[in-house]
Amino acid sequence: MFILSSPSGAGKTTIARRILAQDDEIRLSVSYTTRPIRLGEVEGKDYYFCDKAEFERKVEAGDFLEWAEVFGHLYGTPKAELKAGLKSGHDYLFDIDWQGTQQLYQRMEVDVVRVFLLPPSIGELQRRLASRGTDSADVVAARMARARSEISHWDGYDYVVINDDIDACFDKVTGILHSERMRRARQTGLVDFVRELMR
Ligand SMILES: Nc1nc2c(ncn2[C@@H]2O[C@H](COP(=O)(O)OP(=O)(O)O)[C@@H](O)[C@H]2O)c(=O)[nH]1
Ligand SMILES: Nc1ncnc2c1ncn2[C@@H]1O[C@H](COP(=O)(O)OP(=O)(O)O)[C@@H](O)[C@H]1O
Repeated sequence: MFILSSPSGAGKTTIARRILAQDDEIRLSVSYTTRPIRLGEVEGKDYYFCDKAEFERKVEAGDFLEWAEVFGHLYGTPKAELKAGLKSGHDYLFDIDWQGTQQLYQRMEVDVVRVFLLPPSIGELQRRLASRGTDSADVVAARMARARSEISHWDGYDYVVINDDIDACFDKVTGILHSERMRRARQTGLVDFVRELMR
């Protein structure tokens, strides 16, 4: 479970999309959200968009592994597909906030890798949010107002990467992913392989 978090606009969706396009072994954990769909987003690919009543029914039914309120909207990680996918050996990429990260870490510590992206400066963060062109001026202002409190959670992560140059950031994040896959405990079948070598 490879978690990417950042203050809004620092670039986690951009990095996540690149990883998913280039790495066949990792899938996106597609969240449910009550936030309105943005131009360019695809239902079922970026998010499952639903209303508050449906989201609350899912909470009641225990369908989420974790959920949280962010910017006045509800976001949650659905359980069913994820559990089956993890069991069959797939890696999952999570674009979730610090609240969700804490919940997943508390439940599944050894299977979780936490990466936090930072913008090179507050000015650049503002430029990126405005240039993305998906949010109104009010929404951009609200996201900027939350940026400092989101950044304050940087120390709850295993890795911190500054997203200045996008290619350099992508290389660093994929380097983390590849290294974490090589951890002895994560290499399934290694014990039998080594046993065979030593026979
Ligand atoms: N806890 C939690 N946070 C989520 C989930 N899905 C998305 N988020 C976070 O909600 C925040 C807002 O996401 P979004 O509206 O897509 O805007 P973004 O900040 O521009 O990516 C981001 O910090 C996401 O990482 C989820 O399932 N659970
Ligand atoms: N390293 C970078 N340099 C310049 N622009 C970037 C960089 N990374 C992301 N962006 C741009 O900044 C905006 C916000 O990025 P996005 O991935 O949507 O952020 P987040 O998912 O963290 O809210 C997008 O328009 C994206 O193209």
